[in-house]
Amino acid sequence: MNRMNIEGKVALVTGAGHVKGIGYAIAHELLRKNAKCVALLDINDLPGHEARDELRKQFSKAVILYIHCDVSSKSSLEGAFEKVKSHFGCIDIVCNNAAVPNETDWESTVNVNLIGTIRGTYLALDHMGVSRGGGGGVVINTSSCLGIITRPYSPVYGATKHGIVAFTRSIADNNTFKKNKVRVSAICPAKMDRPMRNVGSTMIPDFEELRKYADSLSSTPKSHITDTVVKLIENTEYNGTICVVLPDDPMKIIEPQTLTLV
Ligand SMILES: NC(=O)C1=CN([C@@H]2O[C@H](COP(=O)(O)OP(=O)(O)OC[C@H]3O[C@@H](n4cnc5c(N)ncnc54)[C@H](O)[C@@H]3O)[C@@H](O)[C@H]2O)C=CC1
Ligand SMILES: CCCCCC(=O)/C=C/C=C\C/C=C\C/C=C\CCCC(=O)O
Repeated sequence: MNRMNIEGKVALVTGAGHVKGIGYAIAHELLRKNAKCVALLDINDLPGHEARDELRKQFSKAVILYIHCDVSSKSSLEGAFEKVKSHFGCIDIVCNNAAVPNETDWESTVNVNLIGTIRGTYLALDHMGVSRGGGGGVVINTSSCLGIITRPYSPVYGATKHGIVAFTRSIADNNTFKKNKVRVSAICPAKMDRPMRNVGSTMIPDFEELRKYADSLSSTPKSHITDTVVKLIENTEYNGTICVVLPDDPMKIIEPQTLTLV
């Protein structure tokens, strides 16, 4: 197996501004594997600064930045990538992880989850692609098990997560690696031990039904997610790989649907 070493690498993680979140857990794991520089991007600055300070305490040799960034804003995301590049000199790993579960203001859910992930992936190609002067790298997009199956309670959230899976597969299949030496894969976590921020009845009209459904499920430990992210980064055979992360199976690879068109 060819390996990419995380040691000495520069990473950017969106939606990483809360110590209890998945983005933070990914950033923490990359630092544990001796990443040299990690940028945490988020819109919530107070917990974002706390997250940065906590990581600085634990990883004193690494350079850790918090950057205020709204992934749904083109200029904000472009500015954050520029800042990371100018500060660290390059970018090697991009994790597009920010998302909201808002079915009421559903346009914001499309803008943050799907458009933010697509733009984050294209910016990663701009900054890391060898055809554009970069050194290659890896993009990991955070989808969800609701990007593979459907449930009636959160149709727009589910649509954005299905969109992330489809986009990730297609872009990886589109000679992206041959042209740019950038691999793109996605993780699809099942229910986590901690719900997303602000998930509740103001965002999800059918929240009580969703809660009942959630209560019937086991929780997935965050360590499953971070282990899978590390494998997708380190093993260079993974590209366009879609992994569901389940409580009893941390890396269930989902093959694409087959349909012969005539
Ligand atoms: N918690 C769960 O049960 C599951 C979560 N996921 C996915 O995992 C990812 C992380 O979720 P969690 O850590 O659980 O939730 P979270 O709500 O703690 O994390 C999302 C982060 O994104 C940030 N964010 C929201 N809008 C943003 C914007 N416009 N620009 C930049 N940052 C923004 C939030 O401030 C927050 O820190 C999300 O993509 C979510 O859809 C997937 C499956 C299960
Ligand atoms: C749409 C809401 C967030 C979905 C998170 C996700 O991507 C996948 C979750 C999979 C199954 C569980 C479904 C929803 C869990 C959401 C909220 C539960 C809140 C109940 C609670 O724990 O208090």
